[in-house]
Amino acid sequence: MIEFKNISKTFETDDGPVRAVQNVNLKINDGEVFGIVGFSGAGKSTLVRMLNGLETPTSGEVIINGKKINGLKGAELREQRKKIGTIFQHFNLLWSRTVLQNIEFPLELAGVDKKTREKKAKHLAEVVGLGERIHAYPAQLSGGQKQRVGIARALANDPDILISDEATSALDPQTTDEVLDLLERINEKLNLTIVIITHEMHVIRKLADTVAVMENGQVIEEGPVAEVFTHPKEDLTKRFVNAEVDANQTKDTQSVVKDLLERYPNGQLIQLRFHGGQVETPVVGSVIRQFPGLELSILEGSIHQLADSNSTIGTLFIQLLGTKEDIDGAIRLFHELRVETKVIDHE
Ligand SMILES: Nc1ncnc2c1ncn2[C@@H]1O[C@H](COP(=O)(O)OP(=O)(O)OP(=O)(O)O)[C@@H](O)[C@H]1O
Repeated sequence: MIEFKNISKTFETDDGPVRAVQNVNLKINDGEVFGIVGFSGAGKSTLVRMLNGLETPTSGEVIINGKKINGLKGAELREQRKKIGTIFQHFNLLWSRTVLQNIEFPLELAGVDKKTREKKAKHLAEVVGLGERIHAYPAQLSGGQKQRVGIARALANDPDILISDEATSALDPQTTDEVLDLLERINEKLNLTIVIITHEMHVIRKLADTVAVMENGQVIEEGPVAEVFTHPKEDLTKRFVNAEVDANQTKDTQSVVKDLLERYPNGQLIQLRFHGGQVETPVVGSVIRQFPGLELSILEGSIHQLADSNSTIGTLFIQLLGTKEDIDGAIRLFHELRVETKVIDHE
């Protein structure tokens, strides 16, 4: 288990102190995929760099399997680092070395003999699906293949923990999904603990069991992914969840919306979003009953099923025609019923 106990990190800079991480308490269980999401500058990398000793906390303790690791030095620190593999956004490969030689590199540093490290690197190349490309150079590989090399290299020392620092941010959506699938397989097969830093909720949804949302150096929300997706508490979390759902919305919806905005210039178009059990609540019926003078048309609806759970997020586009008073009243009622309501204005 990884434990961050009241961890803070302040950088002293010419412009004054930067409180990059503030009083963070987190527990990450063995074999878990733990996602840390937040915008740039939230403190994600600084927090995770304290895991492999690349940063030392200003205060607090980092404990891995019961052992305090901040403060470790020399051979002990090197030994600890071997138990943690990291993959990076820009792959950090050695360009003058082949795929095989890149994967072998950490083993070389660890003093493993040539025959053993070659055998292991070949096996890892197979694991990540690059068995056919072991003699290629990084420049000859696609982004997804380069990241596969990065993953194989990170696994070379048989780590207990794999850190993924924005590892899919430079990849296109399909390649991202392929790399995430690979990480999922590795997590299952090797029972590795994976800590993923990302600004994309899609990555969290696809892979993580638990998520922590960071803002201004603090963890502002934390919990099982299905729970956080269906009942986001903080505004920032809602923004991340909504951005992810919006990204999944089809172009069709956009054209239906555009079409309706054109056809009903006087009506009010509204997007409703239902989280979890709300999907089954007769919210629309309540509004119709309370405002019988309103004409309510359902234009488009979708239900988004979250991976590994029965949780759902529903989106409904409706058109309200009626008096301004009734429309405002209906919007208030949606709010009261705790349905997220977005009024789509005519441009
Ligand atoms: N070595 C450093 N010296 C001074 N300030 C730093 C240092 N490293 C990080 N910071 C500052 O700490 C804050 C948190 O940075 P951090 O890189 O941890 O955020 P992040 O959430 O990982 O963002 P990004 O994804 O952009 O890296 C930022 O304000 C950053 O400028």
